[in-house]
Formats: sequence, C-alpha cells, structure tokens
Amino acid sequence: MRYGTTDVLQGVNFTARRGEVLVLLGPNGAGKTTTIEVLEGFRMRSAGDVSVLGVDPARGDEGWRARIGVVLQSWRDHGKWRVRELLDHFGRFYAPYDSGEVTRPWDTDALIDAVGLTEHANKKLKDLSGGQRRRMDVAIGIVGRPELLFLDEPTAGFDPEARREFHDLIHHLSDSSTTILLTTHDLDEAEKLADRILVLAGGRIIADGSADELSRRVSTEAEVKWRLGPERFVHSTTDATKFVRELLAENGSAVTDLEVRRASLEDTYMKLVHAVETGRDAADDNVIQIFGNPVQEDRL
Ligand SMILES: Nc1ncnc2c1ncn2[C@@H]1O[C@H](COP(=O)(O)OP(=O)(O)OP(=O)(O)O)[C@@H](O)[C@H]1O
Repeated sequence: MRYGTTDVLQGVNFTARRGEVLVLLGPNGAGKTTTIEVLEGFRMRSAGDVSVLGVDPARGDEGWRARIGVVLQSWRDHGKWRVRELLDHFGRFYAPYDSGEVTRPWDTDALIDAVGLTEHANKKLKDLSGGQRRRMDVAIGIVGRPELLFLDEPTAGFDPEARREFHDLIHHLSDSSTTILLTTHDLDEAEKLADRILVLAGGRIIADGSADELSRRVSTEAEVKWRLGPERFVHSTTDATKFVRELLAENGSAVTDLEVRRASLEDTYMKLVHAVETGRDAADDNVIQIFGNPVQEDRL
C-alpha cells in the first residue's frame, strides 16, 4: 500500500484460518488500520493479491459484505438514534442474507444483552458514555452475524469489567466459528484472545505465531524462581521442566513459591519491534536483556 510516494505496507503476507482469532499488533502508524481497511474493501490496495472469504475485496458485492462485520476505530454518527432502534434498523439489511446455516440478523434484544447494553437500550447514542458507545459499535459490527469480523481497537475506553465481558463475547464468537482479526495496543488482551499474533512493523509482518511461539523465537530460556526456607533463588534454563523435576527431587517439599516464567508478550513485542527499528535480529540479543534482570543461579 502506497500513500503518495510512501510505501506504508510492503511485505504483509498472512492467511487466517476459519474460526481463528488473529491479533494484529504494531506501533502507532505501522499500518494496522490500513491493512484492515484493504481487507474490508474500504481502501484500494496499490498492489498485491488479497482474498477475503474467497473474494477480492476490491470486487466484493453486497452478498460478500453481508458475511463480514466491521468495527472501525471510532464512529460518532447516528447520535439521534436509540440503541434498539438503530440495531433493529441495521439488522434488517441482513435479513435477505439469512441462510440455513446462519440466522441473520442477530435478534436485537439478545444482541443488546450480549454487548451489555440492556439498561441503555432506549437511550440515544449521543447520550452513551465512551465505553457504552464502543459496545454499540461492536453490536453494529456483529448484528449481521458475520463469518469474518474486523475490529480496530475495539476495547479502547472499556472499563475492566466491560473488557472482560468483551473477551467472553470474542471467545463465544470464535467458538461459533467466526474468524476474527483485531488490532489492539493492550498486550494482555492480545495474549488472552489471540490464537495467533501478527506483529506489523516497518511495513511488514515481522512475526506470526502464538504468544508462546513468539516468546520462544526471541528467547529459548525460561526463568525459574523458588524459595528454600527464607532464601530466594532464580535460575535461567532452556529446559525448565527438567530443571524443576531435579529441583523437586533434590529438595522435595522444602521448595516453595515455585514460579516458571517465559518472556512475557510485552518483553517479546518490545524486542521484536526494537530489532526492526535498530536493524538487528531479535534472536541475537542475550536473554538476560529480555527479562531485564541480570541474575543466573544467584541468590537474590
Ligand atoms: N489517507 C492517508 N494518506 C496518507 N498517509 C496515510 C493515510 N492514512 C494513513 N496514512 C499513513 O500510513 C501510515 C499507517 O497508518 P495506519 O493508520 O494504518 O497505522 P496504524 O498502525 O493503524 O496506527 P495506530 O496504531 O496509530 O492506529 C501512517 O504513517 C499514516 O500517517
């Protein structure tokens, strides 16, 4: 994708499988929204091949659009509509695309309940709080029971409870085989939701895998912490299972507060993105820098 003379995306290559939750991570301006907009058919790509539900988004017709749900980064329109009224209205557009397999649209009250807006069903959109408005955006995105759902920073402005409810909703949707591509800057959220994480930086996908796979890619070592009586210990190892087995065989129930920690997604992400920004290979760096804690089999 090129804007003017600037190539914003140049090596974005990935495939999503049915029912998978893909989380797209990347620094501000990396091109996440652009990627999503190209896939949705909102933005025409400058070059390259794209297939979404078997169709080139540049040529998607209404039948194709009915199978897709979109939650943009922010919507502030339809302020005078009431929650139930607007969802009822949008839902009607999907009725012709009801198939034996998928009932379209979603029943309005059941949908309002699923996004936690039952108390506010009769409120005008302009009177909703930021987080409630965001829940409404999500409801609009899924009213047609999409097979594929795009969510651009869906939980921005959610309180912790709304976030938890949203995560449950995503799990429920993916259990019913909806494929989901979402962007977020919340790495805990990415770790909770993603079957696969894509990291976009420098205009290309620099990592593609589960949180665990990415962590192993930048670090083969895990950190084991434990306590023996009043003393605390820490040890870095490439085979945590073997180490823990031996530790317990030697010390039995004297071992307490045992903890095994791989590099967190945040550690991994920072390392991958930093490597692109500095032109180095993430796997070259020493594991100790990942944990930021220069201890090897030392007593703390
Ligand atoms: N219409 C446009 N014309 C020119 N440049 C654009 C346009 N839209 C986006 N860009 C540029 O393309 C790059 C990618 O933008 P994009 O919005 O896709 O990033 P993003 O990863 O979604 O960022 P954020 O995390 O901040 O939402 C940015 O440098 C942005 O300035």
